[in-house]
Amino acid sequence: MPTWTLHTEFKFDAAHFIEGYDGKCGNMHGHTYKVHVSAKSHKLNPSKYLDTDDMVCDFRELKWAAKSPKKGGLDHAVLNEELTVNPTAERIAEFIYKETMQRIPDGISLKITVWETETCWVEYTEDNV
Ligand SMILES: Nc1nc2c(c(=O)[nH]1)N=C([C@H](O)[C@H](O)COP(=O)(O)OP(=O)(O)OP(=O)(O)O)CN2
Ligand SMILES: [Zn+2]
Repeated sequence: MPTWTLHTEFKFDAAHFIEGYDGKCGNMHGHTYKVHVSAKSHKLNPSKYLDTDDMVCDFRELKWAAKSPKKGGLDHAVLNEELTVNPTAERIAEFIYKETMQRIPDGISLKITVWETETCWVEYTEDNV
């Protein structure tokens, strides 16, 4: 079966605190988050900018979170204000997954990896793993 997997990475800076955390992470602080997105599909699709079936999805639709909050992204955001849940790395990855799924065609398997620091990261998918 033909299979294409897109990969893209981007970074954004954001502030957060973990509500209820008994330790320093309960105080407002910042991270430069790195995000890796993989998008796998067995078919190609048209996109917002291309009418023909030649893309899994537009790379641009995978990188929305790198924009400022005014443009719908997370760069220089306070994550406690953007997410309705406690902004742990786990929840941020889930949030990016769900928001990205709304921007891309059906039938794409997505995996989101979020690095909170160089040595700590989390993967999120809703596929059977
Ligand atoms: N499973 C998770 N554990 C922790 C999360 C998280 O989102 N998911 N988040 C934090 C804090 O946000 C914290 O900022 C990260 O702290 P830490 O890994 O300790 O990073 P430091 O660079 O500050 O590391 P030091 O070893 O303390 O210098 C915590 N845990
Ligand atoms: Zn933190």
